[in-house]
Amino acid sequence: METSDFVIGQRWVSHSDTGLGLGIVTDISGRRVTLGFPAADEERTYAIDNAPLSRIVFQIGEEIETFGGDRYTVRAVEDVGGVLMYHADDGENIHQISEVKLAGSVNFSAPHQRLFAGQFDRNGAFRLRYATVQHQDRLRASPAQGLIGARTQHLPHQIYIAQEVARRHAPRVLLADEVGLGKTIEAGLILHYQLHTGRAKRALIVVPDSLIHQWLVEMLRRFNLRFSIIDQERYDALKDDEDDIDALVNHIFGDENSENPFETDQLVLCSLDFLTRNAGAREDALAAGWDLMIVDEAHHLAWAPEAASPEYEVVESLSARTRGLLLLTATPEQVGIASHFARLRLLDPARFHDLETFREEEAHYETINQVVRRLQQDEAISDADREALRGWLGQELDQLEQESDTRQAIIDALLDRHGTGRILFRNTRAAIRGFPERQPEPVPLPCPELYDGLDVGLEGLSPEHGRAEERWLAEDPRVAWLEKTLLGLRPAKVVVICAHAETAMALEHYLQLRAGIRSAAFHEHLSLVERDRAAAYFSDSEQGAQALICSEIGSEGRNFQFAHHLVLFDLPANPDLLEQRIGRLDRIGQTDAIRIHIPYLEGTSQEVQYRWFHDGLNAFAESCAVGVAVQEALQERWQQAIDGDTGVLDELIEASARETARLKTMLQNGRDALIELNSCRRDVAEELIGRIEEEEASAQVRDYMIEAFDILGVDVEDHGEHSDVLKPGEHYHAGHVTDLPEDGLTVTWSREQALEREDLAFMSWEHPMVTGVMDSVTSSGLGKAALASLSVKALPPGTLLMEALFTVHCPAPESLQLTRYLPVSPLRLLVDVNGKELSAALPHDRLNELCSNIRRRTAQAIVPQIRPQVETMVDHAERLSEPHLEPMKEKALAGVEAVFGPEIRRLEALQKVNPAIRDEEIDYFRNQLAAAREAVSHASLALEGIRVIVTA
Ligand SMILES: Nc1ncnc2c1ncn2[C@@H]1O[C@H](COP(=O)(O)OP(=O)(O)OP(=O)(O)O)[C@@H](O)[C@H]1O
Repeated sequence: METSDFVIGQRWVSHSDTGLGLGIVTDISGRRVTLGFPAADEERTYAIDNAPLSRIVFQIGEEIETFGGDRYTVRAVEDVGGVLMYHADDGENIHQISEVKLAGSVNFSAPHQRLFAGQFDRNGAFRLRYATVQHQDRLRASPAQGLIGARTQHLPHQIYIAQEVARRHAPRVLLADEVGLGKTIEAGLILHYQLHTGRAKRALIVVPDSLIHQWLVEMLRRFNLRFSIIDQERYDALKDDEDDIDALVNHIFGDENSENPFETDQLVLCSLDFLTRNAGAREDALAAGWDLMIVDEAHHLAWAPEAASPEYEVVESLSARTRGLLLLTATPEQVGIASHFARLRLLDPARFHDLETFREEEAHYETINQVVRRLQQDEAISDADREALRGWLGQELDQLEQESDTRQAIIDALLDRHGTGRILFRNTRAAIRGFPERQPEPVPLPCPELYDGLDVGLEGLSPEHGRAEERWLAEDPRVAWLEKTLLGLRPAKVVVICAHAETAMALEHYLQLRAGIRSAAFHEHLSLVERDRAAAYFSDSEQGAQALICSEIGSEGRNFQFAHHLVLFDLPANPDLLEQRIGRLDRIGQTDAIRIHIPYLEGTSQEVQYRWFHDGLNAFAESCAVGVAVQEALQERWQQAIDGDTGVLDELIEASARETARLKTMLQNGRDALIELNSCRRDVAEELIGRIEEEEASAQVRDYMIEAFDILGVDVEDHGEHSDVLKPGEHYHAGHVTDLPEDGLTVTWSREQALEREDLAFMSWEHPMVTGVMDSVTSSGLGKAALASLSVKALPPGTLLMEALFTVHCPAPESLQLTRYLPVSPLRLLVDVNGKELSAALPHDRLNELCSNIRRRTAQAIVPQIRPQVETMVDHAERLSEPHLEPMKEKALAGVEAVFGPEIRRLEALQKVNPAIRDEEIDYFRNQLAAAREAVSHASLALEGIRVIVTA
């Protein structure tokens, strides 16, 4: 190195100690040079002849940072008396920045710059970088993307809904599967997909109080999504915190509106009740802004043309400001068709503006459905049918008739284009099959004197309500029967449900204290923590409670499928509430027949209700979706019977049975059948499940992570089949591997095992630790530059080769998230100093086998000597890469067109016949396509990594 190389003010790095950062020449005297290293607050003096220093020159297009923290992009470099002046741009203007002003810490982005600055890694880090880019590219293009990471069984009806809805821009749908078929899981899959692919960032889940914890746990254990609960206490605490410090800061900086507890996290869970009661919280939730909102048990959102409920109004205001909306309810018509319509109106106010029109449309589906059925069953299509089809499909019919599977093509088109199919999904037990039997066991009991005069009407359904506790506990025969039954069933777990919290509390006290039966109460007067404690106590298989005594509201939506006995201590008036009750046990995961014990008091409205449910609706043994409609149709007679006019009972039951059968057939033929067909297209679901399983079956994720752990200092201990224990090792890089507890983490790589063993973390390509490692490898400098040695007879010692990895860079606003549509495989080149391209002769994997590491000290000595050759090879690689750009751009463009083109055409065609398609949805895709085309036209190849190979 020449003395003249050094000038005061120049920036150099020490490649023997890269941790010092970017040094600045402060003194040159005799044969010695002194540098200050501001980042390390050190000064060092070197002999000029053998100083381990490399001159740092930022290249055009690279980012520089000043010691004030400002960032610029280099546009030109000028040498002013040996000190560099960067002409750099801050996005608006060009500034002149002397290298003297550069920050003391430095992270070079160009791989060769890193190499020259001594910021190079071992061979394995380059391998990891290469593998990361390739996996990311493959995964982005995979149809399984976004659906791999959930700890769930692959159930076709859920996977179908997830892929159908999740890919939409700002999905707005009603998930209305029957009770216990997994709507929470469907919503979770959609949310996970949207977050994973960057379609959504902020999500709000609104649920009844009693389900807060269950949602929190389900989102975390099944999807690794960590939600923050905002309840009154936390809300007040966050507001209080803000009052002290932030308010002052906000005041000083004039930001009066930033004290919003809903903005403290991206994923927030809160209760509908809390938002309804607290106007301030509601305002804050509204102001915070969300990409996706999920509302569970949406049947609580009652609405009538003359007045909406406060709950409805809360969700309405939030939904108007939130792009995506998922409403969940198993019983969409629980409070009548008007509320059902109103929920659809929340999803799409433009489309569902008039209740009467909606009623008429509903009637029209039956005709469509009959034609669909005939098409499905390969029956002959009459001229009238053809006429009808032409009416619905117009000229497209001719086109569809050219398809190889004409009937299916017509069915698909009809399903797509008509009715609520696109925004309403409903799967039924009948369609899914495989659910265990429900066995009703009625227990008639004599009505005690105590209830004289209270035994009819709605009051008669729960006559104990409001009576002196001591008395009814002693005299109501249901109590003694319950005690005896629980003792007889011991140790089997039993869920007991009654209408009122007070009844539940009294029963629980009685059973616990007087009968010595381990039990817990579960109702709306308990705090959330108490409720969760009760549920946990009940679910504990060894030490837990035998009986859980629940009130109606308390138990809604809860998972108790590990129990096989249900006691209906009383019966609800509404058939949907009965279905909700049975649904606590009749859920996915229930393994045995469910025994439904129904004690009722003879000669009271309880008996009427029992007989009506059992003989009129058959609602105990089978899920009855039409119960509410039957009740509405026969309201008067039902009320008469409940009020004690037993003369009408037989007639009511007969009429109810007839009406149930009629409505079931109508639904079968009409709207529901269409919705059902649209809610799960098995072939599509099964193909996708096949792809997901293929992705999972390959051992690639484990191989990849084991290599990553090796480089990132995580120790891996074998823990039996499919399972390992991960622990921070000696050289643990906490920055790259997040969330690894100090005492380790036991993981499984198998979905089956993950489903059985909830204590193991399920590692998939979409586990946050895996995505975190991949993101951190690509966004950091790890493996960008590496040095390796190679020993092959064919090449003389001292020969240099360079393996270069290029990726396509598209300058596009982050918000467009274009990378997910631009899966372009990275380009690999292998060059020698003469510019010969050898990648075919020595593929990456082969090179990995042949290469070995060079000791760091030796490498540091070699780098300055080979710098000119490396620069030449970088030039060669860049020149050789140029011809690849156009074909890569074409491929990217084809990829983008393949994603958006058909989607836009499909939506455009659909919109002509189905007003459920919003303009905004199509515009979103059109804008994405235009932006993607624009971005691709400016795409360039960027050197992502180099491995310099020295033959030995
Ligand atoms: N794919 C799946 N893999 C594993 N477990 C599942 C799956 N789908 C659902 N479950 C389990 O089945 C039960 C019912 O699911 P979930 O709570 O999502 O149903 P739901 O339709 O929301 O019920 P409800 O109508 O009562 O609100 C839960 O315990 C859930 O964890």
